[in-house]
Amino acid sequence: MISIIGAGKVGSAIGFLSASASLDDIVLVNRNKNKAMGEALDIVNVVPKNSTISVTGTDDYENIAGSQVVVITVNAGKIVTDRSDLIQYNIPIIKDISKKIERYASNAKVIVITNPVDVITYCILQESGLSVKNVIGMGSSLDSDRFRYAISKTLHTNQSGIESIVLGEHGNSMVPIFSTVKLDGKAIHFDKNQMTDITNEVRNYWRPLTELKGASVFGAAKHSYDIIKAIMKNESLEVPSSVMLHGEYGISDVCMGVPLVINKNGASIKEIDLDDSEHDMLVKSSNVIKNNIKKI
Ligand SMILES: NC(=O)c1ccc[n+]([C@@H]2O[C@H](COP(=O)([O-])OP(=O)(O)OC[C@H]3O[C@@H](n4cnc5c(N)ncnc54)[C@H](O)[C@@H]3O)[C@@H](O)[C@H]2O)c1
Repeated sequence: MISIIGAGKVGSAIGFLSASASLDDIVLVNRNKNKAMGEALDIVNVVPKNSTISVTGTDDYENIAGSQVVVITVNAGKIVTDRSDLIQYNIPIIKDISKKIERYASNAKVIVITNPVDVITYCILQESGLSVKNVIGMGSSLDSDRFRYAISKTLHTNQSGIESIVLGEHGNSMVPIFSTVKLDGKAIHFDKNQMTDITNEVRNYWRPLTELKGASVFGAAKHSYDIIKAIMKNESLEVPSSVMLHGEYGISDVCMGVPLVINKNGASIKEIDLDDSEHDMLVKSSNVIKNNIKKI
């Protein structure tokens, strides 16, 4: 069973993708019960003909009992300057939901989408007492695809064949890792101006999205779905996502995006080689998140 807490734009899109792939029974939880029930009524029509899964909407957390995956997509407040604007609105909600997860679904894998995702992932771990490998914040994999798109435009090529990862905060201090970028398996050299321009574009991708659309929905939902599917189907998905660090990359006591392998047992961290300047930027990014964690 997959429970999605927050049946808003991203939560319902994740429900749509999961139901159309018949991943498992889906429970949508929203503080507004009618909204959850309405989304469920719509989503249930995409369930394939040979599938036995159910799709339900509720405001009652007892219904998440027995979930293999709990997805957090609740939100209150608006991003004005950066994602950390949401701390004051989302932390009280998240503290409450963490207790409910601890009570009803303490063995679930928790996928966090709510922003600021690194801070929220840390908060859920603190408040719920869940195991570190079971709480994963989605953000860096979406940033990595934004990086891929920006590289494709710079190189005047399509996105296919480009390998690219972004690590660190899902926020303004994120670190595009240029040293590992490959096109068709071959390393690519970028000059300083290209790196500056691409980094700015990736870090600020949310701004035109906010102006033109409101926020990411499909990108966020697809990357979340990939993680849910890897857990439900026990695939070994290699993506960067936010987890608690205990000395990996020389960094501790913070959640941030690092390369992971994700399967039915949750997340395990993969350490990759970075050049010195990338490592310095990653440490700086971890300090930005740590300063925001102090606010919770
Ligand atoms: N990590 C990422 O890469 C990424 C990408 C896109 C969006 N996001 C974040 O995902 C979150 C959701 O975005 P959205 O566009 O779907 O927002 P939304 O406003 O459309 O949906 C949020 C839903 O949460 C519900 N809600 C609020 N408090 C609740 C509670 N206590 N219990 C149950 N439901 C509650 C609201 O009623 C609403 O339906 C935001 O924080 C957004 O910034 C993250």
